[in-house]
Amino acid sequence: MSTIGLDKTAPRAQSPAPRKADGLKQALTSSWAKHVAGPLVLVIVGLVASGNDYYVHLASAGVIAYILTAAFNIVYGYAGIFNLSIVITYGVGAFTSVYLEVQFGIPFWPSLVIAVAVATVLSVLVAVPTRGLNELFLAIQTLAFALALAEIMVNWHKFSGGTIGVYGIPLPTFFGYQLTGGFLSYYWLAAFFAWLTYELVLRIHLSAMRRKLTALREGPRVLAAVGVSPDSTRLVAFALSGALAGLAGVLFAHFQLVIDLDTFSFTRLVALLLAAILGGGGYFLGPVFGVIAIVVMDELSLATSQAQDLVYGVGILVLVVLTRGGIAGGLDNLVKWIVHRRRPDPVGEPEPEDAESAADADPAAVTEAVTHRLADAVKAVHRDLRVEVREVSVAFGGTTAVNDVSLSFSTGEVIGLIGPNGAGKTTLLNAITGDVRATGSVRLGDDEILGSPPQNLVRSGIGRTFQSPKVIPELTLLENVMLAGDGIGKVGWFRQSLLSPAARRQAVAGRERAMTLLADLALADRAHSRAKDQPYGVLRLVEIARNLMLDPAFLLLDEPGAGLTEFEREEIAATVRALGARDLGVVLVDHNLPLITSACDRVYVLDHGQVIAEGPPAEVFAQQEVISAYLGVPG
Ligand SMILES: Nc1ncnc2c1ncn2[C@@H]1O[C@H](COP(=O)(O)OP(=O)(O)OP(=O)(O)O)[C@@H](O)[C@H]1O
Repeated sequence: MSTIGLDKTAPRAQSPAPRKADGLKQALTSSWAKHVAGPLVLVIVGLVASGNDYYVHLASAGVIAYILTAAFNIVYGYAGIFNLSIVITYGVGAFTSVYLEVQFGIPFWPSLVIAVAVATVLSVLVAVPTRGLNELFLAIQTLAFALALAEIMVNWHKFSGGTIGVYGIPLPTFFGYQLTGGFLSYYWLAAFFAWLTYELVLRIHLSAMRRKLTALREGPRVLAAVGVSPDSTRLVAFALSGALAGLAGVLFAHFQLVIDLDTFSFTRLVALLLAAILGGGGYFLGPVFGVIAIVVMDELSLATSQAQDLVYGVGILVLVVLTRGGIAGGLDNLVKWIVHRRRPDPVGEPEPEDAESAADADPAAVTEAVTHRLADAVKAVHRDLRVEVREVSVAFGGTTAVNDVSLSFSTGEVIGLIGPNGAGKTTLLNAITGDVRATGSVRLGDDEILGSPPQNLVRSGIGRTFQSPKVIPELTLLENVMLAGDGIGKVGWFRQSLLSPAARRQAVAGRERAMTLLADLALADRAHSRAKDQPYGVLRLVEIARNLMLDPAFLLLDEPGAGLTEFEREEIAATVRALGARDLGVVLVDHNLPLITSACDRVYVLDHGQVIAEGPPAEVFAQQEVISAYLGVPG
């Protein structure tokens, strides 16, 4: 953990002097370069393929496969939802557009729009009943859904042509010009949509949506803790991927000109999974690499006497063994390894002299320094609010974890909640924050809040941390803190996905504030390190910084001192005192009595789910009943 008490001026992020190689790297990795790279590659592929029918065919099939793989990458790679029904969403897109054209004479372009809308709605409908399922059950349920829908479609002859399929699909036209599947003109049509898809995925990747989808994958509770509904985010992931899968289906139908249900079967699903996983789930270039890998393996298998299975098998084995996270993940690791070798990571465990000075640090100096810094970080809101907990009970089966508890706390006050293991402290916090079902009443000011979902409580001004820090391991510390700004910001998911000017402004403001908060908690030098590489003490401060982004009136801290060194605990105590001094209401759950004594104005003692004592720490700790509860002996 960084030693935040060692000097009074917060170490702000230091930018090393730029070097020539860094300039080149920055140019190549800038978002401008990324916006240009996609269309450039599509144009080059079109130009290289032109004049050779086979290559044109291959290129068109490749870009359509890219759109489908990108669709799966959003729902699975980014959001971590193993939605196997995507292959039937793809099929529904294809059949709907063809049905509208053949049966009703609706032209290609409006059919395309309607088919994409139908696929989007269908995808959202799949999402609703699969809520709350774990990965395996979700895969089974979505697959069952796909099989059921395929069965309906095969029996709906007019729609799908039954087992024979649909022939004579009309050619799409563009200002009267016919675009025939397999010809260069059709490649440009498919490439145009592939570019739109690439641009959408890139914008998602560069925007708050990536942080939200990653949080949905790695820690949905964190999403709720920053005021975002995990359920809505999940629906958005399904909707976005459903729309793209439907689009790929429409393009595929008009490319093939003949479709049947076998086209959207298990073989297609396996190819899609291979492309998505080999390319690298959750990387925005993953689908590009995945499709290229599949095309190359197909070509190689043709060249090697049709030994397709062997080539596939060996190729997959090599890729999976060598590159966890697929090709994109492998390349990412390679780049990091090269950069790391060139320049040692400035972020790591404390330097020896830091550790030494940490041990010598004077607790009073730590407190003063932390208070000084947090004066900037925490807005003094001077809200005069009170939380009244009345007769709250929580039962798990036969165990009553919290039994008729009544207590209250106000802004500007730091209260401790202590008690032996299993006393019900965490469960009481969970009841207040809507994480468990409880009976009784919790009022915030005049409003009853018991039973409100956690994300609503956050928006009402009650933030919390968790017993084991909940952060998103794959995001950097800065992104973890920014997530809170994304959550409570006014810009909705649609504009965030498109990275609209308002979304950009919100992200810039969020980044600035998050960086200031990290600097004020002396974490600026670690801002760009991934959370998974950071020690506990740092993650606890990141949770606090994330909450401060929300400008809460109350902060409920669940064992912030657990697993920390004495020095780190002193930092936490100073932080908590500083928060109280800035008019926040803090509830501090901890076993560490010195920490409680130094930070709290009042304490409540819980034992067997009931409040057994309340008052200033020194008085309460002297009571025989409290001593007995802690020592486990009768008073
Ligand atoms: N999800 C759950 N399902 C069943 N029982 C639970 C659940 N959560 C907590 N309990 C039980 O409720 C009681 C109170 O647990 P809780 O975690 O709230 O205590 P605590 O005071 O926070 O303990 P500790 O200090 O060890 O964290 C315990 O008996 C625990 O086993």
